Amino acid sequence: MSTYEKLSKATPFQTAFDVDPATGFMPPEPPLRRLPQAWEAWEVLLDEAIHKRLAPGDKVGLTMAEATQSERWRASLRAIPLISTTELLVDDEPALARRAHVVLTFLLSFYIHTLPPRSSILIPKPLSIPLLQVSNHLGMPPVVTYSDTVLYNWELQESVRNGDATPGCSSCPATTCATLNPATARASFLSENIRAQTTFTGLTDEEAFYETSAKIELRGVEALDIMRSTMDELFVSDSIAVTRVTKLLQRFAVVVADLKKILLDIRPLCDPERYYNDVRPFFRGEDSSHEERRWVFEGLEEYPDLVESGVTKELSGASAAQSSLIYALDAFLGVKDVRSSSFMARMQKYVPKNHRLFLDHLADSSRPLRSFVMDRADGQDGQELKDAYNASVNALKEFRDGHMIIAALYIVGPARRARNRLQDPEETKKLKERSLKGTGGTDMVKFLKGVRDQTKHTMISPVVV
Ligand code: HEM
Repeated sequence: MSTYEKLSKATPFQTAFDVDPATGFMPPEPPLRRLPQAWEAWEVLLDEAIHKRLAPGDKVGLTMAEATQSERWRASLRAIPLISTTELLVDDEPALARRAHVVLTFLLSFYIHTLPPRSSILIPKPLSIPLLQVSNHLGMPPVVTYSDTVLYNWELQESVRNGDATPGCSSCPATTCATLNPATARASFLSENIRAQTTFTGLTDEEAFYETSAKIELRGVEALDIMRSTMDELFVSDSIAVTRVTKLLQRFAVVVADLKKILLDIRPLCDPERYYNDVRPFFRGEDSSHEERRWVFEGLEEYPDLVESGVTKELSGASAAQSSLIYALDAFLGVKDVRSSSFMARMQKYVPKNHRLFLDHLADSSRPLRSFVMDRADGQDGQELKDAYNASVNALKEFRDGHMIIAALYIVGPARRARNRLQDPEETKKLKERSLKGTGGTDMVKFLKGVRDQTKHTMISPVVV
C-alpha cells in the first residue's frame, strides 16, 4: 500500500496530511528558531548575511564596498567544513530538517544572488551537499520555496511568548467564543499575533509580505473546515444535504472574500519599490534569471544517491503559487485545468510532500461538489444551492482579480520605473523580458489572467450572483 493510500484510508481528513485543524497548512506550533549547536556555522553565516544587508549583485548602483562585503561573505561560506546532516534527518523530528531547509535555502539565495551578474554559478560543497541531502529527505527542491518563507518561517510576537497577551480573537477570548469553533478561534488568534522569523533584508516590508500569506493560510482554516463538512454532507447526501451544503457554501464565500481583503491589506505595509528591488531578487530561481546561467552543485557527482534522486531538477523561484490553500479551494469548487497547467503541476513539486498528497486526495473525490450542485440545481432549493455555489466561485474569481491588482502594483509598476531609469537600450530590453516573468518563471500577466478566467468559467450558468 502506498503512503498516500495509507494516509488517506487510515486517518481522518486533515491530520494525516500535516494539515492541522487549527492552523491548516501551517504547523500547529511555531517552527524551530535555530538549529542545534552542531549546525551553528550555518546559522551564524545567515545572521551575518542578514545583519550586513547583503545586496543583490545586479542591484542598480551597487557600490564597490557592497560588492566586496558580499565577496567576503561568500568566501567565508566556502571556508566552512562540510557538516554531516545524518542527525538532522530523523523522521520523528521533522522540525529539524525543515529549519535546515530554511537556513540552507536562504544561504543559497544569498550566495547566488549576490554574485556579479555575469559570473558562473558554482554552489560550494559545504552548502551544496547538505542542501541536497536535506531537500532529498524532505522531498522538496533545493531552492527557497513558499514553505521556507511562510509555512515554516513564523513565530509568535514577543508579548505572546512572554505570556502577556490573552489568547482570543479581536472580538472575544477564544475559550468563550460564541461564533467561532475552538480551532478557528486559535487560527484567528495566531493570525493577529504572528510574525515572520527569518528575512533576507530585515525590512518590515519583507516581514509584511510573508505575514500576509500566513494570515491568508490561517483564515483559510475555516475554509478547510467547511470543505470537510461539505464532503461529509456529499457522502451522506440525504434529503437535507442540499440545505446544509447551501449554508456551508454561503459561509465559504464569506471566507474567500476575506482572503481577498487580507491580500489587499498588504498595500500600506509593504512598499512596492522595496519589495521589487530589495526583496524579490532573492526569490529568483534558475529559470527566472535574465542571464541563462546554470546552477552547478559542487561535489554532486560524489553522491550517486543524490544524482539518482534527481533532486536538482526543480529550481524555480519562490512564489505564493506554491500555496496549497489556493489549490485546495480550486479542487473543492472544481475549477478545472488549474493544477493540470504545466506551471501549476510543476509548482506542486514545491509543496511539502504530505500537502501534495492532501491535494491529490481532494482532487480525486468521487463525489465532486460541482456535480452535486448541477444534479440538484432544478430540484427543491436547487436555485439557492446554485447561487451559493456561484457566489463561492465568484469570491475566488474576485480574489484573483485582487491578486492581479497586487501583481501590477508590486511587479509591473516598479519594473517599468526600473526600465525608465536605464539608459542602455540593450539592458532595457533584457530588463523588460525579465520583469514580465514571475519568480516562478511564468509569463506573468497572461498566466494570471488565464487562471482568473478559468475560475470565472467554473460558475454554473445561468449565473445569479
Ligand atoms: C506582493 C504580493 C504578491 C505578488 C507580487 C504576487 C505575484 C504573483 C505572480 C507574479 C504570480 C505568477 C506565478 C509566478 O511566476 O510566480 C503569482 C501566482 C500566484 N500567487 Fe501571487 N503574488 C503575491 C501575493 C500572493 C499571496 C499572498 C497569495 C496567497 C497566499 C498568492 C497566491 C498566488 C497563487 C495561488 C498563484 C498561482 C496563480 C493563481 O492561482 O491565481 N500570491 N503571484
